[in-house]
Amino acid sequence: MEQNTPSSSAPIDEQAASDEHAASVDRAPIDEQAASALTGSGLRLALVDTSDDAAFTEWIRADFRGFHSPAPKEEVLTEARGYLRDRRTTAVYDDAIPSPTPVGTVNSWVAPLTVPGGARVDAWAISSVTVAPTHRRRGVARALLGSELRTAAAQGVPLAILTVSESVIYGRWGFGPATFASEWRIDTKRVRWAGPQTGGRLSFTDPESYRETGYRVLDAVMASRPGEIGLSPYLADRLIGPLKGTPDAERFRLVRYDSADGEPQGFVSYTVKGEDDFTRHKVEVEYLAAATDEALVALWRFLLELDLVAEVRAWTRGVDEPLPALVSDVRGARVTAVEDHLWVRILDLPAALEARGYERDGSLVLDVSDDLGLANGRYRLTVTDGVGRVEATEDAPDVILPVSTLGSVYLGHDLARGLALAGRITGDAAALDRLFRTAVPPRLSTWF
Ligand SMILES: CC(=O)SCCNC(=O)CCNC(=O)[C@H](O)C(C)(C)COP(=O)(O)OP(=O)(O)OC[C@H]1O[C@@H](n2cnc3c(N)ncnc32)[C@H](O)[C@@H]1OP(=O)(O)O
Repeated sequence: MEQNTPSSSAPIDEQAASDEHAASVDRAPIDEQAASALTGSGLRLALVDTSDDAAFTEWIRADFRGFHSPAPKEEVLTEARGYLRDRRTTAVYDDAIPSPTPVGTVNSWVAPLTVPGGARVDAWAISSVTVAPTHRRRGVARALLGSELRTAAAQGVPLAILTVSESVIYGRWGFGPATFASEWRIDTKRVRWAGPQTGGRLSFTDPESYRETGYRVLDAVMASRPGEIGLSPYLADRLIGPLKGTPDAERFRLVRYDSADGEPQGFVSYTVKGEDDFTRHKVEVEYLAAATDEALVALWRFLLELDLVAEVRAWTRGVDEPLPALVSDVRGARVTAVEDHLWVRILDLPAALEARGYERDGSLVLDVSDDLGLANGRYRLTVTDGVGRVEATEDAPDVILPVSTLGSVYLGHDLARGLALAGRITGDAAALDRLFRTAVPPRLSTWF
């Protein structure tokens, strides 16, 4: 469980990726291979100048439309332009149609991804992949994803990451599901608190006055667990309070937890929704941030003991969320779903494997295939005192696997056995598992 205390005073925009890679987001030119593939289909690939409000607004409209979201009002557009300006923003235009709205969108930025051992590795984060329903299944997404991955690799970023709308899309581009998220439904009329007492203070607050503190808490949370990413102000603010246009924004509540000596350690943002029966409200947890075990325990207890509430629902928790141990009746706190969450794509195999730590020593030859030709090859990984060294080799492979499978096991999840059963690892999968698996499973507790 998390034990990092948010003592750092760095503002959130400084705990971002390395300067070198962050600058590459602006510097990298358009990918010519994708541009010419789209030209062949009568379409135009372009980087969007996000300081051009009119062009950026059309891109945002396309993004909202692509996910079937309501058409954004002016205040939503203004807020989104402010938050998303720094991302590398790419559009596909069909100049033969009368509308100026792009028919394809994607954006990307370099985010620090926490890996086993605690290092934070630059990762090319990809979001807002949409193709207009009028232009689907003509290879637009294929061009956009190829463009993103080649650009990231050319800039020396070792990994690409994304969270997905549908789990069937991204395997073909070398991504594998690397973290899983649990969804919870707790019958609070049934369970009694069985966890420890905590000595700190809970209090209501509001997003404006808590924001800076919340950023520090979030940074401690994100640094403490493999699979979490450093959050931009946009991603952090969404967890602390509602953005413009969020349904039920007036229902948001924000409660902070500070240790007995006044150290901020966590918060929970949530909404309470009414039922016909006034004693049976439902709580939806927007985000529970706990930088310490003490905060985790205190905030769960707060939620589970709310009066006039019959049910608490929570999403994107880890697969090792300790709730069952904290309640009197295990069946009153149910996991209602476990889903793939963070998808990882290795771009630079030696850099990615040397960046993470290992819990056991050993040596393994991996033969990796990659349809995009970015990370394929045969490498020996040698781990000594938890530190990995990678070198190209012609030795016989211990395991043969596609790059998507390597992405799946990269953050330490115990997926190797199943992937071997499915034929996606050939050879000594148990040895791969021993070297890559971590005692604590990776987790990503938010969407991006
Ligand atoms: C990181 C993120 O942003 S996740 C969000 C993804 N976006 C969405 O879910 C929004 C709604 N959907 C869309 O906008 C589009 O359908 C997209 C972006 C998913 C796909 O765009 P398209 O341009 O139609 O995809 P494209 O024609 O390039 O297809 C490439 C391949 O992916 C497959 N594919 C594309 N979308 C899907 C899907 N939803 N389900 C299964 N397969 C799919 C295609 O069949 C094709 O397969 P092939 O390699 O075997 O030929």
